[in-house]
Amino acid sequence: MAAHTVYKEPAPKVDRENPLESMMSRFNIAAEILGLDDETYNVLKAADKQVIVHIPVTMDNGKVQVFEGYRVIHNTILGPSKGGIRYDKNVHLDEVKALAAWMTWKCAVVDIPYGGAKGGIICDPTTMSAGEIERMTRGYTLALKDIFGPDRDIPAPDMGTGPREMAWLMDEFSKTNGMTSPAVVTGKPLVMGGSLGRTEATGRGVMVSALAALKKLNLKPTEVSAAVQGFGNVGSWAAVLLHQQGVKIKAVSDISGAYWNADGINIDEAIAYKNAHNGRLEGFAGATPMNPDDLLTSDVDVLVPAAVEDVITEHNAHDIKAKLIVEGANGPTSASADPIINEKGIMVVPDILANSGGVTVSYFEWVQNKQGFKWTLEMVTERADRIMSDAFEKVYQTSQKYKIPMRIAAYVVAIDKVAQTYKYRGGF
Ligand SMILES: NC(=O)C1=CN([C@@H]2O[C@H](COP(=O)(O)OP(=O)(O)OC[C@H]3O[C@@H](n4cnc5c(N)ncnc54)[C@H](OP(=O)(O)O)[C@@H]3O)[C@@H](O)[C@H]2O)C=CC1
Ligand SMILES: O=C(O)CCC(=O)C(=O)O
Repeated sequence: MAAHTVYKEPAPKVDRENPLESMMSRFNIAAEILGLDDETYNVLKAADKQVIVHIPVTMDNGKVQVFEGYRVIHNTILGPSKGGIRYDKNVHLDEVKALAAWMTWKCAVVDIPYGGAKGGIICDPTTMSAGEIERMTRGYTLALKDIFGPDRDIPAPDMGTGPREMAWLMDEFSKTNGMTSPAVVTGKPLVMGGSLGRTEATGRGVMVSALAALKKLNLKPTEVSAAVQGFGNVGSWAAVLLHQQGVKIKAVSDISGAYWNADGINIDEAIAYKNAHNGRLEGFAGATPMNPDDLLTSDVDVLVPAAVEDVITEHNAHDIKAKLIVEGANGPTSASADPIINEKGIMVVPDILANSGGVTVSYFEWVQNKQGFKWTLEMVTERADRIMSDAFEKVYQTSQKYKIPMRIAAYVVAIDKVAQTYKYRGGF
């Protein structure tokens, strides 16, 4: 590639629906149920701000490559915007816009004082050195120094990023502003102001909401089986914690493939294997390789999609056998699959509820940074579990009240809170 061209690797042809359209179709249904007024509808359907940046990075071969990055602020009526940063070659603006809106709804569902944002850079971190990723992260931070801020917009990890990138972001922002600002970002390493419990928080929230849903379905964790798609931060922690509750995990997958064991996979062994093999499950002997597409329709009671968007579609929804879907990923189900899933009577704990444990503990991290005081792990987990259980019950009761699926009920809860706040604040 010639120097000074913008790195925009052509996305592989995948059967993906547009996540922004999927988000909007659910938003429209909930807005209608609520009788949302036109003014608030029009404000909420569009993102407040979208920033596109081009980041020149000197690569290890001495050539300069320019990466395209985004930060979308969907809404800030409830507080500073919050949301992760994704490094992936499939990142695109509509995806980031959908993810930013989902952050607004998610923070409202768990009732934490944040608006929604999301960021991303089109890149393939698996082919980049640590130095290249560091220079790209610092360049992205500098380009967005007027957007980020502890009371303005607070990033966090998402796919392809973790504590290491958050540390570089915090350092660059702090140096640029001449003061150490731990509260500008969450998901940091523990030694520099990260919170106990953040690493496992999203997977833990998935487990807590799965248990709450199983109770509604009169099923015991020790009597059910599950399949987990994605074995990164969210999927692996969800698998570990569900396994600890007695759920038999029959299938797991990552980008290398899917793996099945009808007697239950020893999840601790799978994690040890992944850690010893470059973060991949490929070659794991504790299960048999299966077609990755078949994982979603495998013979299990609980399905946990915890990888990417739009994996459950109108093409495979008919074949799903699970009674319960708990969405660890953002947007794993495209809107076209909703009617099929509802018709089949499958209970869905939607993304904006099921994976909100992550942002909840990010909020705790931010509070601790502002307090200059560290909470114990017990304080973090007890408070996060309570928030997740309360949010689940509120969404469940809303679904009963309006006789609507849990997904739409979650949007109703979120949009209602945001709309009511607009009513009190006024100003447009
Ligand atoms: N991290 C967090 O706190 C939160 C994350 N989320 C959402 O959860 C999802 C996963 O995020 P996170 O766990 O952080 O990301 P990670 O990057 O840690 O992990 C992603 C996992 O998905 C796997 N994967 C990617 N594509 C596929 C595929 N097509 N089929 C099967 N597996 C696949 C990856 O495999 P490999 O490693 O082999 O590439 C990896 O195991 C995303 O939708 C994210 O937005 C939501 C809330 C909070
Ligand atoms: O932890 C956070 O602040 C945001 C996590 C995130 O990006 C998400 O919930 O999708």
